[in-house]
Amino acid sequence: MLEITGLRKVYEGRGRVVEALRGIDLTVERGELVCVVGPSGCGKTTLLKCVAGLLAPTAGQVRLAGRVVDGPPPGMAVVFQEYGRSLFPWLTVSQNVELPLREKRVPGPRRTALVQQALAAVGLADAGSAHPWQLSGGMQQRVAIARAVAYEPQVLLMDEPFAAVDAQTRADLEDLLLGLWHRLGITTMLVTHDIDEAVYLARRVVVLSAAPTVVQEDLHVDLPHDRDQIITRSDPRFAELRAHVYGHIRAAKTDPGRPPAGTMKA
Ligand SMILES: Nc1ncnc2c1ncn2[C@@H]1O[C@H](COP(=O)(O)OP(=O)(O)OP(=O)(O)O)[C@@H](O)[C@H]1O
Repeated sequence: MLEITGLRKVYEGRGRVVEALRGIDLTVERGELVCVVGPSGCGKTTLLKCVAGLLAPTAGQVRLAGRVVDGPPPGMAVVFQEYGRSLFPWLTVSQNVELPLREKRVPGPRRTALVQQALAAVGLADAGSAHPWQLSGGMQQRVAIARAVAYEPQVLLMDEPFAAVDAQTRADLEDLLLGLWHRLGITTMLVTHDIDEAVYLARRVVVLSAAPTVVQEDLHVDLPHDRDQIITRSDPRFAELRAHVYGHIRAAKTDPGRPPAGTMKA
């Protein structure tokens, strides 16, 4: 579904040149849920923006279902961390969810059905007539997720989507995402700085190196398919996987290119 080949991104401006990505090669299969982690500033957001067609790569390319991405493609939805800035305060919750469907020229009755289904799926069936500023942070992020889901994307990209909410809401939103993913099978790529969250959610965790950034590790998460906040997180294998990813990130920070010592067999 997604093929990223030789992706390089260099920011240039005002005498400062930053090579955010050196060369990323990564394939995401249809229906996969992949989490991307890496040291702070390694280029996770840059990678996601290139995949979303919001930034042009300096070299290399991204393909969505075989087509080169050279601008925001119709089959993609993005959820950012800053829910407060991603919703229009003057529109109701329903209108916010409906907006991309209007742009996609979905007929009226179908739009109404999609909005209702998506709001029900995120537990906000009764909040359609409210304005975003009348909702809690966690509820606003649910609206952003509903908007993405209603759009029926081929690929869902998420950049630290749960970073700005409290721990309990975060766990609820993680499980909400897993439930939607199980039901709808949307190909999902999620960037997070939270290693535990990555291992909990993903079927694959991709670890980026520190700059100059490449894929340092591509780890299959062999935990049981159905995840549970208590059972999964207390599984000894969860601890092993988390330690393995943590080891890679620590090694990347101290000595890029050197594999970590003393971690498990993956
Ligand atoms: N618009 C920009 N102009 C210049 N440099 C930029 C720009 N955006 C990002 N960078 C630089 O590119 C590098 C990667 O930034 P990016 O935000 O992609 O990393 P990240 O892994 O998402 O960071 P974090 O973990 O802190 O969220 C950093 O050195 C950053 O300073």
